[in-house]
Amino acid sequence: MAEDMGEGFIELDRVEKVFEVRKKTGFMKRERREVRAVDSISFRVARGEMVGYIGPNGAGKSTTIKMLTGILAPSGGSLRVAGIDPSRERQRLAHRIGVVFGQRTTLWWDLPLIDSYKLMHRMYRIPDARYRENLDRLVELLDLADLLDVPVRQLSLGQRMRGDIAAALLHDPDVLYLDEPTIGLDVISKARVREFLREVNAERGTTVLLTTHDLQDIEQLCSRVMVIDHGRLMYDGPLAGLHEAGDSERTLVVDLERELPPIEVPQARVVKVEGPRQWLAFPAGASAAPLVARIAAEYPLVDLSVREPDIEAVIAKMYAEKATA
Ligand SMILES: Nc1ncnc2c1ncn2[C@@H]1O[C@H](COP(=O)(O)OP(=O)(O)OP(=O)(O)O)[C@@H](O)[C@H]1O
Repeated sequence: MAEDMGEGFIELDRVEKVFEVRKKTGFMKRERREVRAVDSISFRVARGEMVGYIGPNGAGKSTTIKMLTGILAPSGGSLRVAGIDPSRERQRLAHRIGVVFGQRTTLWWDLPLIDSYKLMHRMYRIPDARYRENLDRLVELLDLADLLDVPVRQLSLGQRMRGDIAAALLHDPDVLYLDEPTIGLDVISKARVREFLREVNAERGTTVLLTTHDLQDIEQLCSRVMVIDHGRLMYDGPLAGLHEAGDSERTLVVDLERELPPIEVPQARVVKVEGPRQWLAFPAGASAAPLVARIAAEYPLVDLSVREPDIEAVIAKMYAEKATA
């Protein structure tokens, strides 16, 4: 079938979305302004790929996802998901895609978790045998057995997220859009969600498009990442390439016994001092060990931690360098 061809399971060709906003500029005066939320974006995602879609706030990520689900129609260009034009055939597409929004739930708040699944069983007209099979598998993989009778509002954030992910997969979608699926979760819940997503992708070949601010989500799940800013695609390639493009830095947070002048060590520079705490930036590619050893030998060290560069910082640096290039 043409729609299932490996190349381009999700296809965007010069897609645009322009919003018209009216702004009050004075008494009785309104100005019309255009916001180009998505500005001529083209990319292809092959079936079974797991791709990160990242960028700063307001970059156009949600707008892209909304067009991919058919909620919004593009102002220009064309897009296809599994051979379907999303905004024209939203109902047909709904059977092929699953969506998880980390900040909102698609579950019925006051009902026990299992009731949401029963409603979805009917809404998506999932054949009984397939529903049972999928439910059993998802309940086991996501460890939901003890939660099925609990009203959704009583679930913890991590439990609710697992419940939402199961809901998005009950009807066996070919494509899964995840919008911040690990936001607000503790380390263990994050690891669990990521492990599950890896399994679904490997076992079922589900194509995954993932929006996140957590670099580790991308590092652990996606071989490819796309960076969008001001509605434009700025980077499309492996995560390692993004680090190079951004020439990012890690941060060593050092707690000293007392307030001291900025620490002086080679290959690192103090970027912030707050009382006895100092922040040192050093190249992301370098090992922290010699730096730590040196500081421990020369300064009254109480505690320290290493912070990975977050995506915002990597992107910010990438743009700063582009601007001065
Ligand atoms: N319905 C709308 N009407 C007018 N402007 C909009 C509308 N939806 C989004 N925008 C604007 O389009 C731009 C892109 O927004 P979008 O929500 O896609 O960004 P985002 O990358 O998802 O950001 P975030 O990370 O904050 O969720 C922003 O400037 C936003 O203000």
